[in-house]
Amino acid sequence: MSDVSFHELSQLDAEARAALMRRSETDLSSFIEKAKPIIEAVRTEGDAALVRFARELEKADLDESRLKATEAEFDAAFDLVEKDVIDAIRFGIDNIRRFHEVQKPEPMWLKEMRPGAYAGDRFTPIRSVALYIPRGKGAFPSVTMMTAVPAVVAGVPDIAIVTPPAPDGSVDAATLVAARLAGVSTVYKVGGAQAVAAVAYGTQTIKPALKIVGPGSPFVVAAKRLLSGIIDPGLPAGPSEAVIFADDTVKGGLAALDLLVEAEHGPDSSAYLVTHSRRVAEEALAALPDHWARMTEQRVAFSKAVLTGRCGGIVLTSSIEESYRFINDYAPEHLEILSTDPFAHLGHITEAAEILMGPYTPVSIGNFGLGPNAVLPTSRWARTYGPLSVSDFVKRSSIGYVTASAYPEFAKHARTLARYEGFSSHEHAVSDVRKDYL
Ligand SMILES: NC(=O)c1ccc[n+]([C@@H]2O[C@H](COP(=O)([O-])OP(=O)(O)OC[C@H]3O[C@@H](n4cnc5c(N)ncnc54)[C@H](O)[C@@H]3O)[C@@H](O)[C@H]2O)c1
Ligand SMILES: N[C@H](CO)Cc1c[nH]c[nH+]1
Ligand SMILES: [Zn+2]
Repeated sequence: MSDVSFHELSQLDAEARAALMRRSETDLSSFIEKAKPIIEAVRTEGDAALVRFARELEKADLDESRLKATEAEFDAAFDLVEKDVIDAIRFGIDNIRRFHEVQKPEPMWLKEMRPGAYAGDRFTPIRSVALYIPRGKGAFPSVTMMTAVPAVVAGVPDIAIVTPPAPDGSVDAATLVAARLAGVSTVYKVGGAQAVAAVAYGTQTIKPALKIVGPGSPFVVAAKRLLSGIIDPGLPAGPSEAVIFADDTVKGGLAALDLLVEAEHGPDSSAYLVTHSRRVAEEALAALPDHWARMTEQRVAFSKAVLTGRCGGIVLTSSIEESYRFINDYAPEHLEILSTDPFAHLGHITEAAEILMGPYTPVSIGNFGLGPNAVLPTSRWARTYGPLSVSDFVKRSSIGYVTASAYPEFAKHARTLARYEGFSSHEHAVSDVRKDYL
């Protein structure tokens, strides 16, 4: 327990403070080097490379004919998955759908900019999207719900899931259930960098997609970065991370309980408790062993690695303002505001992808289907990106319509700027030459 990293912010110099911003994906170079030959093999060999990597990396003995999940596998999944799990998936999908339907933009808007001149936006679904569902350190039907529902709500006609196979060549059964209940029927058994390459280039079995979304390990993040010229890699969603912010109105044991939520994802996760209350910090530290005693061996090992390592622990600040500054600087994927009056703090936090308010909204509730999307930008990308949303599955075209009566004024100003910029055809198109052809 005493090994848990405890950072008293006022005691740290600038370099040590900057080090607290680090995530496991901050340095991707080793993953990039590992992903490069995988991508090249998929590009040149297609399915044969996918089968080989399934064997080498997932210990899964698949042949080309089994890379795509069959209808029979979908049907069997409904018998394999417990009824309460199916109920939880239905409940989550229902909330996530309601949330994302509100987000869906109107197909088109037009505004009269000047009398007789109209401009607006039109939204149309992206034609094909791949959803990456991780399966290294857990099974993720919830990520299936979070990625598939907004894609379906947006109206994407061609949606395919890619997810690593288990050693017996199967797809996680609850992932198949979630896919079907959300409205997705294509699931390919391929994960890691090879999955990103497969949907970027296409293979004999796998159709290429225009975009890939969904979180993944640093191998997946590295492959998305390498292939960003071929496929739209979506928002950067890597290893899970959370900041639990607590003021002095809550028990430290509660903060410790929630600190472990994202810390248990894997040794590559990041998780901090940030508080200006020494009491909360010390209670949290003291409570961790009791919480660990209730967890599985693997999740204890993962969360201990995080909380005793360079990407996790307890941060004791000298004031609530310093806590706000730290959080805004850190820009977490998930932020919990543990306080009896969470709304008092909300206005001070601007850099966080998801903000969960008060003692009854732990990260688990957001992860498993309150409604907002739990696929979120990591590694400080919350400073420029938001959560996955319907907008990620549509593209926007702007629409302009100038009538004859509005034309002369626009043409006059366009001619002037065309001349200034030195574009003669631009100028002619809005000059008297045009009149000859109208
Ligand atoms: N940001 C989010 O919204 C969000 C949501 C859920 C999960 N996550 C995160 O996603 C990540 C999922 O990672 P994961 O590991 O569980 O599953 P994953 O499917 O992303 O990665 C595992 C795959 O990586 C490949 N791989 C593993 N070792 C390799 C090696 N040595 N060389 C080449 N390829 C290798 C294999 O194909 C393996 O199947 C976790 O870090 C989790 O925290 C993030
Ligand atoms: N915490 C993840 C997003 O960072 C989502 C998730 C799914 N299952 C468990 N957690
Ligand atoms: Zn989680």
